[in-house]
Amino acid sequence: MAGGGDDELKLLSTWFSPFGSRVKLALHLKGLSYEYVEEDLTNKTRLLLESNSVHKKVPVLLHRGKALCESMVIVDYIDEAFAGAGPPLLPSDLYERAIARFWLVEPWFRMLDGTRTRAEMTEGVKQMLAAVASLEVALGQCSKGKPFFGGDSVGYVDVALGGLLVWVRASEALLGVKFLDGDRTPLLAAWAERFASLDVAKAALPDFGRVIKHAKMRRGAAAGALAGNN
Ligand SMILES: N[C@@H](CCC(=O)N[C@@H](CS)C(=O)NCC(=O)O)C(=O)O
Repeated sequence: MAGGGDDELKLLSTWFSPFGSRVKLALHLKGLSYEYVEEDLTNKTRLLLESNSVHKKVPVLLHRGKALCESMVIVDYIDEAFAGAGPPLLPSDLYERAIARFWLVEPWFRMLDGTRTRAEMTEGVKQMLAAVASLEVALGQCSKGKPFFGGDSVGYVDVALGGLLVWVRASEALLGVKFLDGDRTPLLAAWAERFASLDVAKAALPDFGRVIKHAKMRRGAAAGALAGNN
């Protein structure tokens, strides 16, 4: 594994963060070793507050002590800074690169566990179903019939969406709605199965059962806060 020494890498994240999962995926795909610091978002470390003083959010990647924030900015950086390690995530062709980035302008997958009213939930589900329909088109266009958005191997869009996969599955289970459906979005449904079975996904993504428990707890806390406001 690369990393360590001059390439010292430290990741500040929290176990359930889908954005942190993106960075973990990129680090694992490049075969980079890194120090992991688990953040408690209710009691953030001084290092996190200082490293991401604008948003104070995880993930933050420190490379030789310099802080990088925003998951996809970090993934981009890892791809370029460690170009020699592992397969490239972004295509070398400029046009193809632009297409991959285009698909990530929208924050496709909404986290629905924080929705408080039925109307909010119904609207969220509607938006998610529209989003996955667009992503089905994206997958056809990016993969050109190959297994991943990146073609034969996992690329930038795969990392961006793959990082959110366990949360999408958790939303499906909690809401009783199938977003990645074999009939409506056959390409995406097959992609999700393929992605989840990769060793990097197993290493970088959070445990489904633990995410479900965490989401239920957050939902309970949100409902409690709402009741307290009434
Ligand atoms: N757009 C950011 C989103 C990061 C984000 O929302 N992180 C959450 C955890 S999943 C966080 O740190 N929340 C703490 C807070 O909002 O105080 C990214 O892609 O990195």
